[in-house]
Amino acid sequence: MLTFNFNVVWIFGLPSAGKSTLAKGLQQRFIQAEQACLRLDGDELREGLCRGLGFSPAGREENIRRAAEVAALSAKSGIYTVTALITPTDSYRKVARIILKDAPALWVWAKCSYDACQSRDVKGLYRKQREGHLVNLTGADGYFEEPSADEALHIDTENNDVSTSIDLIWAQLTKKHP
Ligand SMILES: Nc1ncnc2c1ncn2[C@@H]1O[C@H](COP(=O)(O)OS(=O)(=O)O)[C@@H](OP(=O)(O)O)[C@H]1O
Ligand SMILES: Nc1ncnc2c1ncn2[C@@H]1O[C@H](COP(=O)(O)OP(=O)(O)O)[C@@H](O)[C@H]1O
Repeated sequence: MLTFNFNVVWIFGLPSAGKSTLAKGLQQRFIQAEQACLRLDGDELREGLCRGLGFSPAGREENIRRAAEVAALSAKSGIYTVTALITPTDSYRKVARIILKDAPALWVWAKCSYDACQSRDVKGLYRKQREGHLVNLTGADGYFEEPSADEALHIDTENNDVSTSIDLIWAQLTKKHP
């Protein structure tokens, strides 16, 4: 039987970097391993639990705080959690880390350049920002602070395909320690 080194996988990165794709793929892996897995996606949280919070610093912090609190409760119940939230700066990541102090978390940066994210533009947000219909878009006119290799596993979603990226994360999750 597989054993897991972490209760929470916190995937963060720019819009269109691949967070949701990786989170869905990892959730499938957990299901295949007969483990329940909660997936918390910023887009979905913002339709319900985090509705109306917006993208100001206070709005983002509260959004991330709520997601971390849910992940911590989930871990307490023995359920794995995979998140997909931009979590743009170290200070927001610190908020989540403090809340998750009793829930071992694997921090994963979906690493994709601004140019590649902009050309993917899965939801058309970069185009909207360029046309002046959206402000404070992370990666464009909103700040993203890149994590060091000590802070997070760097998964290059620009140069790897989806299944390779998921394999790399899964390998960290299930790696056996001597
Ligand atoms: N201004 C601005 N900046 C960033 N993102 C924006 C913005 N406006 C809307 N969206 C949409 O919201 C999704 C990101 O929400 P998150 O909850 O992950 O953001 S955060 O962690 O609170 O910063 C994000 O989803 P992803 O593209 O999947 O990252 C967008 O669809
Ligand atoms: N290695 C990869 N990991 C994740 N997504 C990738 C990768 N390579 C290409 N993609 C594509 O990039 C897009 C990322 O979209 P999405 O997962 O919605 O991003 P985000 O949630 O970060 O906004 C998808 O169309 C996905 O198929």
